[in-house]
Order: sequence, then C-alpha cells, then structure tokens
Amino acid sequence: MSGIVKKKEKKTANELTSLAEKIRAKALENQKQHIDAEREGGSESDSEENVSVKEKKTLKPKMKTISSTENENVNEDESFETFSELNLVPELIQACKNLNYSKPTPIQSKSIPPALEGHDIIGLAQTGSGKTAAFAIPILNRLWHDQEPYYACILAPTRELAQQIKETFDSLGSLMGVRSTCIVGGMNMMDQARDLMRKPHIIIATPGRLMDHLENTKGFSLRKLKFLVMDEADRLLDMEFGPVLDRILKIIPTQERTTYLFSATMTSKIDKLQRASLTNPVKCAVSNKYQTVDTLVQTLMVVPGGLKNTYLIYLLNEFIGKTMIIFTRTKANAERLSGLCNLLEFSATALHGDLNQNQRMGALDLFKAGKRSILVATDVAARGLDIPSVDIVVNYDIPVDSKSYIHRVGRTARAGRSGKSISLVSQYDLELILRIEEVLGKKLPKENVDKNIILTLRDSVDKANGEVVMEMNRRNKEKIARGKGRRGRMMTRENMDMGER
Ligand SMILES: Nc1ncnc2c1ncn2[C@@H]1O[C@H](COP(=O)(O)OP(=O)(O)OP(=O)(O)O)[C@@H](O)[C@H]1O
Repeated sequence: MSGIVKKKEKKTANELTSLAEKIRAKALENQKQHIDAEREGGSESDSEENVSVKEKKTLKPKMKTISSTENENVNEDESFETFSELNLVPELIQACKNLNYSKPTPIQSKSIPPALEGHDIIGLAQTGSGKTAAFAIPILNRLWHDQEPYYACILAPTRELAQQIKETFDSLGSLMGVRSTCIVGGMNMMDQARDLMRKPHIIIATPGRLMDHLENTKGFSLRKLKFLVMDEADRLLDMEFGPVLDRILKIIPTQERTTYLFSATMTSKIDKLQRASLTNPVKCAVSNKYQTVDTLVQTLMVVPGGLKNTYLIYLLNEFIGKTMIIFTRTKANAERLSGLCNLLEFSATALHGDLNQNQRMGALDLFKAGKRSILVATDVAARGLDIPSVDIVVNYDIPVDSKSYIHRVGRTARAGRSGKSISLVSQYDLELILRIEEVLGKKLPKENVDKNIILTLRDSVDKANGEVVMEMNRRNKEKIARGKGRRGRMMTRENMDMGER
C-alpha cells in the first residue's frame, strides 16, 4: 500500500448523503478547478533510442525465416544470481546496482544471454517482471562498444509507455553518456525534429509519429539502425498499428538489424510475427500466453442492474486509503467516474484519449506523486505503465478482450509485490467474464458485499451521479459553442502541426 496516502476513516451512508448535499453547490466548481489545474500542469516527453551491434557481425549469418520461432530457449534452470555473471560492461552492472536490481529477473536471465550473442528475441513474461530492462540491457551493452547515432529504436503503443521506457534507458545508461529521445504523438513536431538532429543513440517512439518524422524530417533516417524493439509486440502487430508498422519496416534495414519482440501476451500467429521480419529468433518464455502473477489476488463483484455506481463507491469506501486504478471502456465513463469520486471526496483524476497530451501527463503525474489516490482510465493506461504504489485495479467495465484484462490487472502486483483486482460484473458481462476465466484457467472468487450498506448508499450515489452528468453536459455544450467560435484558429494550429496523431 502506498505510504503517501494517509489512512482515512470509512464514510457511513448518512455521511455520504449529507456530504453529497453539503458539497453539491460547491463541489462542481471545485471539481472544475481541480480538472483545470490538473490539465494545466504536467508535460509529456518522448524518447527513442538507437543501438548498434558490433559483436553480431562475428556471428553466423542469420537465416531469413520465421519458421524457427520454435528455436526456444528451453533451459529451465537458467538463473543468474548477479548481473556480473552476465558479462556486462561495468557501467551497466553499476547502473543496475544503483537501481537496486540485485539479481536478474527470470525473463532477464533467460533472454539477456542469447540477446548478447546477437539473436533476435521473442520475450514472453508476466506483467511487471522486468521486460523493459531485459531488452534495454543487451542494447546498452552493445552500444557501449559501438556508439553510433540512431542505433536503436523502441516502438511502444502508447505515449505514456514510450516516455516510461525512455526513463528506464536513461537510468540504465546513466553512466554511459547515452542520449535518448521520445517521439510520440500529441507533442510538437518541430521540437522533436530538433531533438532528432542532436543524433540520439536511442529513439523511443509511437509508430504513427515515428513515421511522420521518417517522411517529413530532413536529415533523419533509420538506415543505419541496429536494433528494433517492439514492446507490447502483440498490440503493435494488430490491425490498428499493422499498416503503419509495415511502412516503417519497409524503410529500415533488415540485414544488420536485430529485432526484439516483448509482451506479457504474445501472439503465436505466424503471419503476425512475419510482419515483424524476425530472423531465426530465440523464444524466451517464462510464462504461458495468459498468465498473471501469483502475488495478484483476483476477485469479482456481481452487480445487480442499475447499481454499478453504488457498488463502485461501496468498494472505494471499503478500501479507503488504498491507491487504485479504475478502468472503464469509454472516455465519457472515465471522465464521469472521476467527477463522481471527487464529488464524494475520493480524490481522483482521469486519463483517456480525449485529453491533450499535457493533460494526460499532468493526470499521470498527479497520480504517481500520490496527490490523487484514484486514477480512472480507459485502456490507454492498460499496458506497460509501471506505478509501484498501485494497490488495487478495479474493472468498472469488463474488457471485451481477455488480453486487455491481463494487462489491466497487471498494473498492480508488480516486481514481486502483492496486489488485488476486483471486476464489477453485471448481467451483460457474464459471457465476457466466463471467457476471461477460461483463459486464466480458474474461477474468480466473489467479494463479500454488505447489501445493507449498498441500499443505504444508493440514493446519495445516484444523486451525486446525476449532478456530475448534468455538469458534464453543461460543459460539453459550452465546449461545442466555444469550438464553433474558434474553428478558424484551431485550423491554423492544426495546419502548423501536420501529421499529429
Ligand atoms: N532485476 C530487477 N530487480 C528488481 N527490480 C527490477 C529488476 N528489473 C526490473 N525491475 C523493476 O520491475 C518493475 C517492472 O518492470 P517492467 O516495467 O519492465 O515490467 P514489464 O515486464 O515490462 O511489465 P508489463 O508487461 O506490465 O509492461 C520496474 O519497476 C523495474 O524497475
């Protein structure tokens, strides 16, 4: 549990009712101020990293085939007690020490040795198991011998994850003079072009924005790229990202390039993997396709019709003082629930794709710093984000895709810590939850719920929710009215920032 959040007392139903009454007039104004302040603060940056492979040139030429994904690293006992045993450069060993990495995690033990030998890697391990360092360490180790600009490019599906990967490269490369930059949508193209002209070693990017720079930024090319990493590879290889990925892969070299694919849920579809143009890859798997960690306790709450908000507030009240991420299926639900939580004095912030990038980073910063104990997010926060203080993940809406479930609940119980996930299951979600239980290979136990408390909470929660919906509608109308007046100005700005995704 987060040490930052102070222990609070549970609220009674009457308290919640009178609280809702008392603060109704003031709260929406406060909430507006909160949100405005959140969205003014914070910034996002992008990173990308390039690394080259000297030793690889001494290896046997690799076969241009994907058929050997069966080339599996099957050594079950492969476990190293220290990073020194991996024969890394001293600067990296020291950086691991500085980060309090006392020994390699299982995926690091399994994938770093073949990676150091120059192999392409498919890495599969549970959420929070140290996959980022598993691909960053071999790249940085090679980079130390062969410092060239635009050496490695790491692709990630979300902007926040790209930024986080940059931070890992910067920490691990802190004693090596590594230069990295983050190239993601929603940020200024000109600033990014300037960063690229500084010839970073490592570029961490979201695919769309990287493509924009490859097409439009003079002097920038990845022709000499030595490493390409696809983090959350199954997501990057899916329908949405596939076409842009194909275009990127056409531009960058295949001959001298090493490719790593990492995820907690890897596709086994050969055609998808073929898209990544792997060469004789070694498969390093420390989990099966849909495995959650043992330190995660997963439960569900069966919610009768019309009571979802009440159950959520009940749950927040039960676990007061804990740090939580609440996942919703829609941006509007994320915004609404964040408002509802704040109105009832559970401090929350929203993260979703309708916010601009500064607002997204501002919300994440508030949550990470412990200034908000609840993050209400869409699946934009489902993959990769590493926030150690998260105690509980709540699925307010059950994800349609079982993979999303695995990634969402993996935002807690990371790096050996314990954590809990609770899924709110309505009558409409029964099929979805059965499918999730099937891939998990187990039934999820039900949470005990005090129905009397639910009944006494219901009216006040419904009332508060009504207030929030009214306020959201009012603001939307205002926004539409403002948007009409500003159309000319927005067009100009968009024209200046061509290709923004
Ligand atoms: N060898 C290590 N020893 C201790 N902690 C480590 C080690 N390697 C990584 N970590 C820490 O473990 C946490 C999780 O790592 P990381 O974010 O890379 O997980 P992941 O496997 O990529 O998860 P996800 O699938 O959710 O993206 C991070 O806080 C990281 O600093």
